[in-house]
Amino acid sequence: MQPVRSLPPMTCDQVREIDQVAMNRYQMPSIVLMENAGRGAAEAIQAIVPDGRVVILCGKGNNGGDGFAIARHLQLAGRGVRIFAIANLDELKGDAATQARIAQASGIEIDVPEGTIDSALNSAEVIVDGLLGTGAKPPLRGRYAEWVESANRADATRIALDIPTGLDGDTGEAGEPTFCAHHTLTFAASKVGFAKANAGIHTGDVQVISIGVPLKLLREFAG
Ligand SMILES: NC(=O)C1=CN([C@@H]2O[C@H](COP(=O)(O)OP(=O)(O)OC[C@H]3O[C@@H](n4cnc5c(N)ncnc54)[C@H](O)[C@@H]3O)[C@@H](O)[C@H]2O)[C@@H](O)CC1
Ligand SMILES: [K+]
Repeated sequence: MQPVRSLPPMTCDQVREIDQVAMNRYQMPSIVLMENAGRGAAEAIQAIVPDGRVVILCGKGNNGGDGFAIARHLQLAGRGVRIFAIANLDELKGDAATQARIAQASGIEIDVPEGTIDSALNSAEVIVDGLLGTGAKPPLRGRYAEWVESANRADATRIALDIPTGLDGDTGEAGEPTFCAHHTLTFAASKVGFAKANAGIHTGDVQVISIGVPLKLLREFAG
């Protein structure tokens, strides 16, 4: 569902400002925004690849939080879901920690692997990139880079949440490595960088997912 189809592409800071205005002026708790993002993305994943096992890669921040929420909605839809998390759940904060605890209590398989994830990714139909979103500061560090390389080697449909990890959402520049998505499910508005440089190679098909902020707020930002 896209409440305002004409909402123009935004910078990462502008989308973060939309989130802040929704929370502060429209009294929307941030966990509600994340839940809407997660549910909307799960529905889109179901439409893109209706069957098969899904592996979700979750980073330490709220992009990872979206991933934990999506896992629960996909499990409800009858999908086999497994999460690989970059950090132990007790290292997560805020909404990401809340969504992770819900996923854990729901019985979703969550691993924090030390070694390679290649073989697990090879048995997945879908790999979801919930590693980094608008909070990313390039270049990719540690296991973030390793996992992006593993995902890009796998023979699965790759779906990025908000921004493919490694891609700059403002300039469209791709770092080395960058998650090479077949589909990008981006929240609230498309990002200006997606139309620049050769970003399309890494975003694949871009779909905007509503996070449920009011139409009035979206109109303020539509300019
Ligand atoms: N209320 C909100 O703010 C909403 C946020 N949402 C999601 O939250 C995302 C933004 O979340 P955050 O601000 O937590 O940021 P991210 O989840 O993008 O990343 C922040 C984390 O990544 C680490 N990091 C940053 N750059 C790195 C690098 N190059 N290598 C390794 N680690 C790195 C930081 O230390 C921090 O732990 C959005 O893209 C979207 O997916 C959605 O849930 C919608 C609502
Ligand atoms: K991502």
